[in-house]
Amino acid sequence: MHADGDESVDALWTRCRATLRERVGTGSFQSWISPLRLASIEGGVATLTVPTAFLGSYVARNFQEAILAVLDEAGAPATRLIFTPQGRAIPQAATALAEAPAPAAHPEPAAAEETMRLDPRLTFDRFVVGKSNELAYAAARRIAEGNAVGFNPLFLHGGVGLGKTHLMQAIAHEMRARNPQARVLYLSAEQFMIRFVTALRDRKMMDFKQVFRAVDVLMVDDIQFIAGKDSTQEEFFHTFNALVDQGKQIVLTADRSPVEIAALEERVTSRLQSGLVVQVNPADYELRLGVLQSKVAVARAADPSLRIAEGVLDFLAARVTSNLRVLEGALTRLCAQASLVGREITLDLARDCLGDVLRASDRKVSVEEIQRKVAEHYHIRLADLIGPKRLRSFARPRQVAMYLAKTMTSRSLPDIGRRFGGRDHTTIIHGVRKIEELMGIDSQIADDLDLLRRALES
Ligand SMILES: Nc1ncnc2c1ncn2[C@@H]1O[C@H](COP(=O)(O)OP(=O)(O)OP(=O)(O)O)[C@@H](O)[C@H]1O
Repeated sequence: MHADGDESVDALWTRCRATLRERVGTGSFQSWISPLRLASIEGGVATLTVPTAFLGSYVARNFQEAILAVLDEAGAPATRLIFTPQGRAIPQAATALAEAPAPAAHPEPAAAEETMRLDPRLTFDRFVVGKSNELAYAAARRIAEGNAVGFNPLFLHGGVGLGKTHLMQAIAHEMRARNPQARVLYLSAEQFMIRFVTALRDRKMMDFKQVFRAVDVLMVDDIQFIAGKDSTQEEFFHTFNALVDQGKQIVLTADRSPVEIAALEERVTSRLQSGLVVQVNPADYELRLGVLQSKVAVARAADPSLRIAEGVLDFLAARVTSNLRVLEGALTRLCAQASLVGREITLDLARDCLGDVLRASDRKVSVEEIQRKVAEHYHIRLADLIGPKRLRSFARPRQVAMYLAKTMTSRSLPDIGRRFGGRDHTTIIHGVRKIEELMGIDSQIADDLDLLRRALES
């Protein structure tokens, strides 16, 4: 039974598809089964064409049994499925680009350059390694060295100002230095969306696909931005699959792990998780001090008259703990002030000049404090907020408290779960997502959150 010129295979597959849709559900069907086409069924082997090898391997892992059962019921039993990639969405264009010998002969490098705008300071040389970022650093280094790394994508996640962008840009610098011909495309998820929307508007989707599918390394910063943006997510998913199928490396960053990003389609989440997921943790004292020393060395190279009294860097490293961007900003401010007045940077000058930063850093919110404030705000007992009762009047405040704990502290999900009566981390994720969802549609919740946040920060 062959597809070419044989209507019966198509008819058979149409029947099977209808049953499969019922069995696997519409969402999974649309994502995974709908792109398949039955090419032939012979000698107990059913051959299905798939748009990408990834899709084939995912279907083989997750839906093989269901497909074999449905074929059997439809009167065409098979014992084995074979998936053959049908070719990519734009195989000709992508291949031509990838093989073009002279970069100037096609439009891709210019477009990539335009998006790159790398910060020359964000190199590996200037990245200080500590316990909290050593795994992320090692993975980034491996990719930058250009050897096969065995994980794709590299997904870096962590709070703000912890060095994720720095590492990504360092990969780009290093790869360009090692191989100026390498097509390394670095952009934020927002830029990805803007370029996608512009291409749609200007009917230049082929150009868009050519640019993105011809790169050697694609790096997208703050990928959580595409959550809830359906068409952008869809396009990103296809770009991702096409690149992985070609063996091209992808590096992504986000402010949280793939499973914690709400409003991402399940197939996208599973794709993001399929490589190496590394958390970049808040910097400890030693790393903070190391970063300060490295920044001072750079500042001294530019201004040899810079003088810093003993103890100032230790003081800053101990007191400014929120993130490395704030720490770096504090040092820059201090250096600017000292150079203006032509003075040495002393502890007194640091205290005077950085009063606001120091006060903000002193203010650390604990999960327990959040729970107390939330219970107070909703007039319920702390025991009910934390306890097992599922009444709406307890459950909603509990979710609000979970959300605040996740967004206002650096505690991990399992840790927060433990502090909420030993709940599992998935319950915390559910609570956080629920509040994120409600925030946009329920002004009362939005007001409550605003009020609580202010109270906790004051
Ligand atoms: N380990 C490090 N060594 C030296 N500088 C660092 C390190 N980590 C962060 N920095 C500096 O801190 C600043 C903030 O880092 P970066 O922008 O990479 O953070 P991020 O994790 O991408 O944050 P966001 O999610 O807000 O974009 C940068 O100036 C960066 O150079």
